[in-house]
Amino acid sequence: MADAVATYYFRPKEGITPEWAAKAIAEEQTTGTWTDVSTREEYVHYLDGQVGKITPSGDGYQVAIRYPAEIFEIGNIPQYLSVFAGNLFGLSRIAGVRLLDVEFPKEIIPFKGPKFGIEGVRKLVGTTDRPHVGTIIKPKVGLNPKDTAEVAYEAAIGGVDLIKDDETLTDQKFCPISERLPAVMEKLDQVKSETGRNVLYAVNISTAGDKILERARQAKEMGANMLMIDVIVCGFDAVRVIAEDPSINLPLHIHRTMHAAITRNREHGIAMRPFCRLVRMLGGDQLHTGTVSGKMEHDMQELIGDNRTLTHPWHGIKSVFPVSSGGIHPGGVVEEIRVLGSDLILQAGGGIHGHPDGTRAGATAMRQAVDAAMEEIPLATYAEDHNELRRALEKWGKVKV
Ligand SMILES: O=C(COP(=O)(O)O)[C@H](O)[C@H](O)COP(=O)(O)O
Ligand SMILES: [Mg+2]
Repeated sequence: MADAVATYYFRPKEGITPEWAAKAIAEEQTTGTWTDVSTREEYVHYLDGQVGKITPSGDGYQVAIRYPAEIFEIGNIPQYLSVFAGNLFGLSRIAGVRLLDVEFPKEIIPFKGPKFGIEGVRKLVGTTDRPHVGTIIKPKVGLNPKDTAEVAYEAAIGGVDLIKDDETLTDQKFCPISERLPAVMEKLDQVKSETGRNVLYAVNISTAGDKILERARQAKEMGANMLMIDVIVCGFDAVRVIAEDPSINLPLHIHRTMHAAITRNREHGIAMRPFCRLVRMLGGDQLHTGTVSGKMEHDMQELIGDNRTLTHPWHGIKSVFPVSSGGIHPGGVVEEIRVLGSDLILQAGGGIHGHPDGTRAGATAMRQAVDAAMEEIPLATYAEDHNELRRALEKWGKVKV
């Protein structure tokens, strides 16, 4: 069996050599501990972690640690995470350590991956190569089901391909799924009959571990055409549970609320890359990875690599649609596509519902910005005879989000 290889950045505390630190990580995560133990029998050593070449990187070092495939319980994602990303973060003689990437050998990926992937989602929506435009209903919480559905209608008629709940909206009393979902789907059916366009609605089924599958099944019965999961707070395995259930068979939109507590610090934590790989193997069809122009901080090179991790061939597993979200508006669309390419979902909440002429115009302006980018026409030129785009640029053209 092939080994798994995890790459870390680390910075030892003063007086600690990089060799000591790397060995401490490899031992803590495999067969060792802080001191010699008489119980570490000879036959156990085939599970030892192997420390690769240590190279200087920024204020610290980078190292690849090889974990023997036999150390993993195949298919047990919590256990995988405890190996790659467990106790090591707390070792007091290491000032900072960040898991950058993991090479997963095919042998430890017993999962089927996305059912739809980019191709499958494009087929549902009826597109070939342009980026999709999505919206998050705003305000995040508070609207009743009827108004939520009305906003969804306006956005869909205006041109979005995808509507989604926000991460904190689940099944609260003010907007229960049992009322919200049928109301939104009815409006999307209306849009279909009026325009022929199929618009997806990612209803947020995030909930407790013992309830999420039931919630997904109920959503399917109520007519859902996409489901949304907050992957970090629900746990990675929640994606697998829903993706593998034969009765569901719906594309999965994966939000990553809370990720920045783990991913943002360049010296400590876990980069987005391993999360991209996990979501892809576990069956997410679209995943938030960050923006070029938006409101959340990102390292551009990491973001470009993360999106490639979702879209490039990998172990024969379908691709995942990367989602740019957070502070997106029509003025940033060209830059997003220039840097990240067109296999992309551009998702705007404030950047659609905050349009001076309302949600419908906001959605149209986003689509016009995408069209301008695809036709390689400068936004300002395109805006001259596209009123919705012009109005959006007047409001946000010079805004730094
Ligand atoms: O609510 C929003 C966006 O709202 P708005 O468009 O109004 O900023 C999303 O939760 C963030 O985009 C998170 O996305 P990411 O995980 O990609 O940072
Ligand atoms: Mg949100």
